[in-house]
Amino acid sequence: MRYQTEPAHRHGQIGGTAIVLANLGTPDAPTAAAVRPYLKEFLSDPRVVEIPKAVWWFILNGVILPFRSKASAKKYASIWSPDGSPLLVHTVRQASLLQGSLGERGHRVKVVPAMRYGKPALPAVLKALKEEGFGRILLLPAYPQYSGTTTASMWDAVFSHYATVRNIPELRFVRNYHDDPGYIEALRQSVLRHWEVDGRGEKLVMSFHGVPKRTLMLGDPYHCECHKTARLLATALGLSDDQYLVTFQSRFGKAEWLQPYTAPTLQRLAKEGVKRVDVMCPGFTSDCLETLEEIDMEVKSDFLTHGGAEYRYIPCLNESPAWIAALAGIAERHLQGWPTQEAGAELAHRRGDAEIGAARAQAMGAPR
Ligand SMILES: C=CC1=C(C)c2cc3[nH]c(cc4nc(cc5[nH]c(cc1n2)c(C)c5CCC(=O)O)C(CCC(=O)O)=C4C)c(C)c3C=C
Ligand SMILES: [Fe+2]
Ligand SMILES: [Fe+2]
Repeated sequence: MRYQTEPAHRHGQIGGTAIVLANLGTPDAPTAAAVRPYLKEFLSDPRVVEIPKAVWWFILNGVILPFRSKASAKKYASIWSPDGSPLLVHTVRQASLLQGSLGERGHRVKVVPAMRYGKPALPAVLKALKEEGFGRILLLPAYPQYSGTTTASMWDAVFSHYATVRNIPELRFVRNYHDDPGYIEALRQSVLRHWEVDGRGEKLVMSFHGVPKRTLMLGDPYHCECHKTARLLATALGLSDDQYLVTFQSRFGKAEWLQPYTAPTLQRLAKEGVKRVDVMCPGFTSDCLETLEEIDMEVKSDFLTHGGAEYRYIPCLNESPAWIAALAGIAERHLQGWPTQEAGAELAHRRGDAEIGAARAQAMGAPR
């Protein structure tokens, strides 16, 4: 059948509102066997790798997967926590804290974590929400900066899931929040806390995940949004232009990516005599492989072996109260008009649905 079987219609229930806190995804285990299918799903996404399908199939299956699965698994093993992949652990906790914070603000919503690649898979999460009867869904990406490679890819997955559904819930999408005052304030507080505890470096390096430079030339706003986040944070911290740098990390493949690259920039700083740096990753809202291994291990050791003396990594926002409050503020803005708060409005909605349910039952010849 072209469309999935609809769950039994429940009279008198339109269902509530759910927020899907969606992140990139991560393997199930730090082993080559688990990393391989995750990388395959990730790197087969045409939003992520824009090379003609047939050509890419040979490169991916013949070269990348056999080698990278093993190499990446080793890296994952170095950051794996007792509870699992840090990215998943943080996203699960954030979802639960966000639901609590919205509850304190009077919103009756369910918040669930989901992943674009790996598990909990976005389509499975959307399907479960439908079975539980949720009639309104807000998609909240864990990415503050919009990029076709991440945000739009998540939307693709949502659209293609609902292309198989007859009765689609009401949907809303958060596009970005790179300049949200709550997000910038959470970042500011995390830097200030770090300076208070560990002292202050000569430079603050803000390292964002890179994307191919070509995507910028073709109209992806990601680069500008990263720079805007950095500028707003620097202003909030009172930093002058020579006190901070914006760099791009995690280059993948041979093509040019957004510059300047993080690792060579830190090597240069060390060679130029900068002794002490603070490094943060404002585009990642949860610590993960790219921050814990690449930034806090690899790039750190680069800086130190090139003459640097102190390299301090500032953790991601993770479960910081200011970040959870910011997320609640962002969600609240996008929930406007949905009856999450007023008991009366919710009841009216349900009453309306009960009437529809009764009429439908009658039309289908069922006893009322
Ligand atoms: C924060 C935004 C991200 C953008 C933009 C992004 C683009 C992008 N990534 C790759 C390739 C890889 N990324 C990998 C891991 C990874 N990437 C992000 C975020 C963004 N990626 C996160 C949060 C993570 C960590 C996941 C985790 O499990 O902790 C990986 C896998 C790891 C590895 O093998 O190195 C790849 C590959 C491309 C090609 C791309 C843009 C085109
Ligand atoms: Fe990535
Ligand atoms: Fe730009």
